[in-house]
Formats: sequence, structure tokens, C-alpha cells
Amino acid sequence: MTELPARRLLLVHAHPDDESINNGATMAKYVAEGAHVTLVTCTLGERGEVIPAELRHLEGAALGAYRRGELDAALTELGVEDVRVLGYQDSGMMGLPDNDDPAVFWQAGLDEAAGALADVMVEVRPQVVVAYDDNGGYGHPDHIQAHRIAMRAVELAEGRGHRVDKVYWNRMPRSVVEDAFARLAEELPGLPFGKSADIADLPGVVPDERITTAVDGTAYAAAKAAAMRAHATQITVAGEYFALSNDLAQPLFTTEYYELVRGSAEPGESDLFAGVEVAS
Ligand SMILES: CC(=O)N[C@H]1[C@@H](O[C@@H]2[C@H](O)[C@H](O)[C@@H](O)[C@H](O)[C@H]2O)O[C@H](CO)[C@@H](O)[C@@H]1O
Ligand SMILES: [Zn+2]
Repeated sequence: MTELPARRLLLVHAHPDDESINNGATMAKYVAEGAHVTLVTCTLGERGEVIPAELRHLEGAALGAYRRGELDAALTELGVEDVRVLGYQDSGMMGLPDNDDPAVFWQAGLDEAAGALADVMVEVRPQVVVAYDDNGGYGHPDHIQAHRIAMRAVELAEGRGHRVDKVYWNRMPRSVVEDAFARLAEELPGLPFGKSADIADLPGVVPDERITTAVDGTAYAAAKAAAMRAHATQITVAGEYFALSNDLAQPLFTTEYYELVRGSAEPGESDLFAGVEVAS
């Protein structure tokens, strides 16, 4: 097996598109700096809606395979080469009957799914893991389940000989979000979206003091936007804004924010690997 780079980051996401929305700039930055980035995507988003009219025929059985292609195209834009799809079925939005389908991720056994994720962690041995918060950011069952298996897999991996040094949750500082939405309100008339999302619609918004780490991905803004555009069934990008199939405009952030929930953070850190002893 070829020797992996000294710094190794693993991110856990629910559907194709989440990785680019939440961490596109972070992944592009660390790949460019020589770190090994592993993306684990739990489902292929089979129950998603499709934005472009010319692709709407894909909704249903064909969508999962198509979104896998979108994921590969997005990761090419970011330079990420290590992607693992766990193969669970998209559970649909919270409260839908789809949630009760035995094949969906929401119904997966925690230790079974976390065990599969721990296998990847024991293989790759990441020093840093990024996951959603305990609400999955915005309460989608697949996002909540992705959070649960990520936190459980860190425990299982430690029992199998690999201790993850730092675990972060994806976050957004409230003041940054409020400022960005104030700018969006001014620019909305010139954008191709119906109206603005509400701050409450954004995942992981917390008081600024909860933020431990801000990764400046400004240099990778174009790569992040290109990766998001690759998910054309799910995302429409217009300048510094985007919308999902709900056509609600929201800011496209290129500084990406995190809250450290395991390990020790340096005050105002800007590097997910800060304080980690990395073999040279
Ligand atoms: C970003 C994300 O997690 N998208 C999920 C989500 O998609 C949303 C859903 O279709 C909702 O009904 C729309 O209003 C919203 O615009 C969509 O972003 O849920 C899908 C079904 O589980 C999932 O495939 C998609 O990746
Ligand atoms: Zn998602």
C-alpha cells in the first residue's frame, strides 16, 4: 500500500453536494497543500429533487447514479481523489413516509454503519475528522445519522488502534451570516432566484463564540463554485450566492467555519491540523 501523506483529513457527508457546500474550499486547500483528503458520502441522494427541467426525468430510480457522476465531477474540481460511498439509501426529508423504508440510511443500525466508517478510519488513519453537529446542521435524517455514525466511528476506531486527534463540526458564526444576508438583500434583485432564504434555514449557525476555527479558502473560491456547479441537479450558483431546488438564495461562503468538539484548539486557529503532531 502506498504511503499516505503525513496530514490526513476525513469528512463525513450525507449526500452528494453537501461536501462542496460545507467544505469545498477547505478540501481544495488541504489537497493543494499536500494533505490527504478522504470524503465519505453515506448515500447517493436518490430521493432528491432535480432543478434543471431538461434533467427532471432523472428524478427517481436514475438519480442516484447520476448524482454519483456529479460527485466525481465536483471532486475533480477540488482535487479530491479518495471518495468512499457507504451505499445507504437517501431517507428523504424528515417526517416523510420514506424515512420508514427499511433500506434507508435513517433506519440503518448505528454500529453497522459506524463500523463501515470505522473501517475507513482505521485504513486511512486521519488525524482530523469533520462531521455535522447533532442536528445534522438542519435536521435532515441523513445528516443526523451521518453525525451519529461519525461520532460512533471515532470511538470504534480508537478501540481498533487509531485515535483521531481532532473532531470538528461544521458551523457558521451568526454575525458573519447576518452580514452576508444583509448584502444578499441588497443584491437579490440582480440575482436569478425567487427570494432569499432565511438565516434559520442555514445549517449550523451558532453564536460567534462557539467558532474555534476559520479556514480561509478565498484562494479556492473558484474551485468551490465549480464543484457546487457540478451538482447541477441540486444547486444553482450565481456569483457569490447559490440556491438549492427551493430557489431560496443564500451566500456562498469561501471562509469555512468549524467548532472543535474533540481535541484542543489554539485560540483563533485557522488550520484544522493546528497542534497535531504530524510525522514529517
Ligand atoms: C443540501 C441537502 O442536504 N439536500 C438534500 C435534501 O434536498 C432538499 C429537499 O429536496 C427539499 O425538499 C428541497 O426543498 C430542498 O431545496 C433540497 O435541498 O433532501 C433530499 C432528499 O433527502 C436529498 O437528496 C438532498 O441531497
Ligand atoms: Zn445533504
